[in-house]
Amino acid sequence: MNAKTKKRIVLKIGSNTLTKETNHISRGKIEDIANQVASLKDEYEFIIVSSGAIAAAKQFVQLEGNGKEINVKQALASIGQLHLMRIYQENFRELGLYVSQCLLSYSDFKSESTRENIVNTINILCENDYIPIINENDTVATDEIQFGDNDKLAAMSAVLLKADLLVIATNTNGIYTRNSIEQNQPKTITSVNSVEQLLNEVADGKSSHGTGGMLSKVEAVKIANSANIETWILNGLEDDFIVRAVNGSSIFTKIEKTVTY
Ligand SMILES: Nc1ncnc2c1ncn2[C@@H]1O[C@H](COP(=O)(O)OP(=O)(O)O)[C@@H](O)[C@H]1O
Ligand SMILES: N[C@@H](CCC(=O)OP(=O)(O)O)C(=O)O
Repeated sequence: MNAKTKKRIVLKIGSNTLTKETNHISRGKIEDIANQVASLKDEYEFIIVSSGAIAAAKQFVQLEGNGKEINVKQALASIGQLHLMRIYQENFRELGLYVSQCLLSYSDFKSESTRENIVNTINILCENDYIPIINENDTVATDEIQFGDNDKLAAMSAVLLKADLLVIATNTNGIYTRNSIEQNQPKTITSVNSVEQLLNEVADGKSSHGTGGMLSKVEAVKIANSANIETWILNGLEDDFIVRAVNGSSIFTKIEKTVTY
């Protein structure tokens, strides 16, 4: 299958998935992602949107401040991004896969010329079998680290890059009904009638390293859905989470492109 007939997946991986809910980046999880990309690469083309820079830095340094101020987070992201990419590069290279880094800001999606540059660069990378790994350019960002997270960036990238599918890997088996969370017996919403229905199910919580919680994932769904892109929200903590979802052997939330707002 050549690049043009492959399905393009934008895969967003949250900090909790990458750390396996610990205080350090899990090499095992990145190895698991590499294995899956390798086994699916004949049919699917991957563009990864990876969080984890701040989490990666925290395992090496403690900067002054309580770690919550925006500038401290930006400095941590700057330190951690290198470590994160090194771990990706080492693990992917083992399987003959090559990665590249793209740091994007929300403002880059606004101007026609920067949009065009993003598309052209990433298409050339993909055509040459490089797997682009996108993260927000946290040094210049403010809103993202403070109020949102990479879910929206992944959705905007999926739209700009004309992806066939947006996959958001998090630490739950997709979106649970709010009722089931309250009763401590989480039940995944597998059949989605409308994006609005999902908004009503969002609970307050978010995980230890998480930034946006489920609300930002539903907002990402809205962006992808408005461009006719299907979204899957699934549990990245499980081994083989993409392969199992593709094979239909795991439970997750699928938002078909025909679902309306
Ligand atoms: N309806 C819901 N179903 C599942 N998780 C939910 C729901 N509402 C809120 N959450 C919270 O969203 C969290 C996932 O988002 P987040 O912490 O930002 O993770 P990530 O780092 O993967 O982006 C879950 O761990 C959970 O606490
Ligand atoms: N861009 C930053 C923060 C993004 C973030 O934490 O997002 P997420 O884990 O997806 O909720 C990083 O790489 O650490």
